Amino acid sequence: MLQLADMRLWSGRTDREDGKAGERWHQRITPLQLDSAPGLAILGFASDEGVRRNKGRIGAAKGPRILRMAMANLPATFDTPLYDAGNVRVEKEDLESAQSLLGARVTELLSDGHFPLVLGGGHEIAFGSYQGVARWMREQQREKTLGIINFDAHLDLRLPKPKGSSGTPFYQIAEQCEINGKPFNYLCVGASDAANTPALYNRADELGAKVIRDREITPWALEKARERIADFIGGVDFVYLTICLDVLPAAVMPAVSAPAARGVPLELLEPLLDTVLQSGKVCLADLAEFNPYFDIEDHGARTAARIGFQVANEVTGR
Ligand SMILES: N=CN[C@@H](CCC(=O)O)C(=O)O
Ligand SMILES: [Mn+2]
Ligand SMILES: [Mn+2]
Repeated sequence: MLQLADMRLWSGRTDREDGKAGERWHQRITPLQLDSAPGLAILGFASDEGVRRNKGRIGAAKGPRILRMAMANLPATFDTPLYDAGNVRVEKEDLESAQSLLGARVTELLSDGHFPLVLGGGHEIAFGSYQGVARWMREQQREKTLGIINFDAHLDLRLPKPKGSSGTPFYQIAEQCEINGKPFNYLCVGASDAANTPALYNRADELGAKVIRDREITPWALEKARERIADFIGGVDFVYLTICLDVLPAAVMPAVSAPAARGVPLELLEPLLDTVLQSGKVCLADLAEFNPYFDIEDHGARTAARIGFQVANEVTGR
């Protein structure tokens, strides 16, 4: 179901003595209206169902709420309008209907000229986000190609048997691409050999997915990784950026179902995200798997908010 924006979440520190330059997101954000001018639209996907089906640690349904609270105090560094577009919430165990509804909302936002920043929820968010961007492209960008860049310790290419979950979204997307005669352009950045079985790597090969492993992302190989990402982006017209927060080391991102022992450190993740965001091709971004139950003194929430801040600044061309 759809939930209206709860603007009470957007509260925080106010520094009136500093005027406009001292404002924060909670002072700028407004509820999205039908006639709102194009802007950055935050949409939540409150879902535990994908992680539950994937035998993980549930709690991500509270992610959109806690992430908004963590983002409320971010400095308002851009003039682009900032909106809260409310939530899509999974009811009972009907994940498929919620993913379809998320897709419909994403298509509407893109068609109205907004940049959707979608906050999960488990990584089953990706199959909803994708449905939205794919429909928008069918309707308005017919000849254009889409690339999916997933920053993730996991390939998320599990078979949806018996049903889709947080571990299956990119396999489900590959199936949709096949049905619609579209190429499956998928790059996973940060995959861990300790967290993906050979079966999953074999599936990635079969599907023509590109993978940059966590161990390939070091200070001395950063430029190489940036080049590989730039090459991938060079081959597509639009990018759907999805960030599974468990790509970060467990010490900075404990607030996920499956924390990463090694992960991609934040100081290396940020320049890689810049490579993607500064391409100018990103039309949609989401943050997946944030689970506040496992956070430690808001460390994970603050890190996720910082990544949201980076995305917002780059896509608004600050
Ligand atoms: N979306 C993440 N999925 C991981 C979870 C791994 C785990 O729970 O250990 C996966 O399916 O591989
Ligand atoms: Mn993951
Ligand atoms: Mn994932």
